[in-house]
Amino acid sequence: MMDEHIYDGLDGERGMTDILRILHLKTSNSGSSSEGGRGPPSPANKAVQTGVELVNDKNGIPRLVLRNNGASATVSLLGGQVISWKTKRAEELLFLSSKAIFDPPTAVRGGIPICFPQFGNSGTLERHGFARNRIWIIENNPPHLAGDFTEKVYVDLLLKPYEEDAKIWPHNFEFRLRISLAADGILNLTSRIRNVDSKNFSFSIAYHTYFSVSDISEVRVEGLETQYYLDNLLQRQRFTEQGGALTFESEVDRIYIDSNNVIAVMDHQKKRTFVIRKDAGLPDVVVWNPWERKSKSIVDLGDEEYKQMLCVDGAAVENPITLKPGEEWTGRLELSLLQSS
Ligand SMILES: O=P(O)(O)OC[C@H]1O[C@@H](O)[C@H](O)[C@@H](O)[C@@H]1O
Repeated sequence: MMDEHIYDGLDGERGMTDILRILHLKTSNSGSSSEGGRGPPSPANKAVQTGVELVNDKNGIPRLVLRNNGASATVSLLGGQVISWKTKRAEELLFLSSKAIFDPPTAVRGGIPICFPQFGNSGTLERHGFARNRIWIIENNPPHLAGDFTEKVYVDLLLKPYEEDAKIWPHNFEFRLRISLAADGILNLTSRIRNVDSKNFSFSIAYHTYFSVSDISEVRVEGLETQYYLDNLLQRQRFTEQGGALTFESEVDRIYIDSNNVIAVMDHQKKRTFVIRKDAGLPDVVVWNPWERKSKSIVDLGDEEYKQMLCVDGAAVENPITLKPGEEWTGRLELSLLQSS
């Protein structure tokens, strides 16, 4: 069960300052520090439901650690963001910048930030929208979600608009995110976005997944051959991908439109392949690597770290999703790993 002691009162209607103040107040009343950081003392680790443990980061922001059969995933309530995913062999599969900042409203560089309700700079909001730098809450009893979760460890998160969001994006929504980890280590993210407003709204969304790779020069992406893409580096001009796998030797920033639903990221040096499966709710794929020059301008990314990361996002960005009052959209992403010996 969720920890009522820590989460009662976090109803998603408050401003960020209020929520952080409550979190800090409650966590500092709850026990002694376990990480010794500059934030308030962390409570002793707590089991919140089967296979899920609640811990605090050094700034007092709660994290959930999911464990299943030797695999694990860590989710920060800052951004509702998966920041670690490991297989039974305890290898880290997601890139997290050594300079990542866990201090809202900065978004965390790495893991799987959720870009919502805007992708990139294509609207009036800050880049990639506000969901990635808000504190989400744990939801105890979400509306029923179809699918087989009996063998899985999972957690349900919820984001509702903060007061300040309503000023810049005046639409009332409920964003539910289920993160599940199967016994074979497969990680699943299912988003449900509901219009609880009295008028239509439209949004874009991306699971901005930073894969950890040995060396970007050794990586190939398969599944995008012959697909259309918009090149963000060339004023979003439209191109067609050539026949071979996508490889990397300079900055890449593309949106593949209506792409295949199965994409493979092959890392020859590590002898492993990430398999990305997305459903019809996520028609597009974004591929991004900042390469050397841009990396140097990104304060929360090490100068050389572009070599160890590749973003491949399941997304719905080219044609925004429009919801009428009462309607709900669903988008599911599944990540798995194939390892050769
Ligand atoms: O630095 P941010 O806001 O996390 O964005 C990183 C990148 O995210 C990518 O998805 C975009 O296509 C890029 O244009 C952008 O630079």
